Formats: sequence, structure tokens, C-alpha cells
Amino acid sequence: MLLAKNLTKSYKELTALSDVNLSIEKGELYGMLGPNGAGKTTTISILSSLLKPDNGEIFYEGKNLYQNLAECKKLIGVVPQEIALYDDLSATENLKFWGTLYGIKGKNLQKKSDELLEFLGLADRKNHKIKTYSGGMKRRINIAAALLHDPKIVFMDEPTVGIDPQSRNLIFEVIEELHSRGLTMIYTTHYMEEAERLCDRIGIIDEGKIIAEGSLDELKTNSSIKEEIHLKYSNPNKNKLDQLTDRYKGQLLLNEDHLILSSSQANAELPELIQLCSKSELLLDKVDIRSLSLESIFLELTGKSLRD
Ligand SMILES: Nc1ncnc2c1ncn2[C@@H]1O[C@H](COP(=O)(O)OP(=O)(O)OP(=O)(O)O)[C@@H](O)[C@H]1O
Repeated sequence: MLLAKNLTKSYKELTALSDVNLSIEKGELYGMLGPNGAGKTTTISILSSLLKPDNGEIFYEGKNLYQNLAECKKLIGVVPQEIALYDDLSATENLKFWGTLYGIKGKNLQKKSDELLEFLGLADRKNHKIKTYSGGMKRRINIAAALLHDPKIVFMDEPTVGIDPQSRNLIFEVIEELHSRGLTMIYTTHYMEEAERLCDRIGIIDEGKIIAEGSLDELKTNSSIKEEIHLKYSNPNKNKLDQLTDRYKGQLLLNEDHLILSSSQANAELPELIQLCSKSELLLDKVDIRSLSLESIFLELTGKSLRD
């Protein structure tokens, strides 16, 4: 469906993308997982022709994007990270505006807009102004706007940022339904749980490079880490954590009330870890060993947390 070769983009001296290659199959839901500033939006902007790369080539269904721009653009839908809606217009009026830009008119536009509002669970609010909508509802209308022209591939740039867990779930359900209908999607996120739940294949991106790619199982199998030790504590004493951070450099994620240690042999590492926690005056509430998550894989590959 989509092939991108050697995409490179710099903003003055900053290299935002460096030799990015992507091959996305029809019907695939591909997740691009990376921290803020990794290059996700730049990639999507380039793939959807909003931004020209310095180097590289892009093909949709075998056709070069820039040599077949109008034809390729019909295939593409984009859900931008920033909500692109008029606050003083209703949902229907906003969709009418976007539909007209795509060249959809009259009854067709009305029908498509009603169908999408129904699909996104917003039919009963369709005549209300966008400014009365919650953040999650606005995000759903943002998705509807990208689907009006029946694209074959949709780019979703962090579509759940800044919304509550319930609205996030509604968006996941919409994405899962679109996936089951065979729509090809590229989904960017810095939440590993989203990539784990939704995506067939995940590309981990950092500092403008795709540093690992595969299904969740493949990424786990290729990692030297096998498990995670999760340790919950009630009294983090920030001044006393040096021994822990020194001993487990590049293996340890320290949060407000818990730590996660990536490990190839959790049972063998546990006694020393508990001893060091005791020396660091951490009062332990709970210890458990879990299977590997993308967070640890990211830590292993980059030496830093996804949420830094
Ligand atoms: N128009 C621009 N001018 C200069 N630098 C830019 C511009 N757009 C992006 N950058 C820089 O390029 C790098 C990649 O940015 P990009 O927005 O693609 O990352 P991202 O992974 O989408 O991050 P986020 O999740 O924060 O949007 C960052 O260092 C960013 O500051």
C-alpha cells in the first residue's frame, strides 16, 4: 500500500528524520512509537505530502507520490494532532466545510457526514456547536473529517492526547472497527499501551530514526530482556537512590511510587535488588514480576524512558 525509502528531513542544523524506510501492507495498522520530538509528526507530514523531504521517495500502490500527487492524495486521510475544527460551527457544518474541500457535495456529503457522525457516536450532538464539545468529542469529529472522502490509508497523529480514559477507549473502539473493515492506518503515539493494544506492527522511533520494527511478539523475542520487576514503595527518598541508579544504569525506570527493572533473569536479580532498596531506605509495598513491555524495550534500545 505504502512504501517510503530513505526519508530524510532537516530543519536547519537539526536532523528531524534520518534515512527512514517504511513498508506498510494493505489493511495493516502500523504504530509509530516514540517520545516527544522523535520525528513522528514530521514523518506523517512527509508521507501525506504536507511537507517535502530533503531526500527519499514515497510510493502509494506502486505510484510515486510527487509524480501522481492528485491521485495519491485521494487515497490519504490525515487526523492531525492539533484539532482542526471551527468552534462556532456545529459538527455537521464542520464536516460540510471539510467535505467541500475534498470535492464532496450535496446529498453525498450529507449522507457521508450523517453516517460518520452515527459511527462515531455523535449523531445526537450533530447540530451543537463544537465549542460545547468535550476534548474527546472534538477528537472524534477530527477523525470523522479525515474519513469523509473514503481514504484507503489514514494517518493518525497521537489522536488521544489530552483526553480522559473513557474517551480514549471510545477512540480505540473506533480504530479497531476501522481496522476490522480493512482500512490501512499509521498511528503515532508515545503511549506504549496504545501501540501494544492496537497495532499489528510497531516501529520504534527515536531521534529521527526507526531503531526497531516488528510485531509486539517479534520485538519481545528480539530483546535480550525477558521480564520486568515492578516494585512499589511508599517513601521515595530521592537523596538515597544513587546506589540503585548506579548499579542498574540503563535498566531501571524510577517513578514517583514505583520502579521497574528490566531483567533477563528476574528471579536471580530479585534478592540483590531488594537488598539495595533496603540500603536506599525504600519501604516496599509490593513486588511483582511481569512480562516484558515496550517501555523496557525502548529503555534497552535508547538508554532512556519513553516519557523523559
Ligand atoms: N517547523 C519546524 N522547525 C524547526 N524544527 C522543527 C519543526 N518541526 C519539528 N521540528 C523539530 O524536529 C524534531 C521532530 O519533531 P516532530 O514534531 O516530528 O516530533 P514528534 O515525534 O511528532 O514529537 P511530538 O510528539 O512532540 O509532536 C523535533 O526536534 C522538533 O523540535
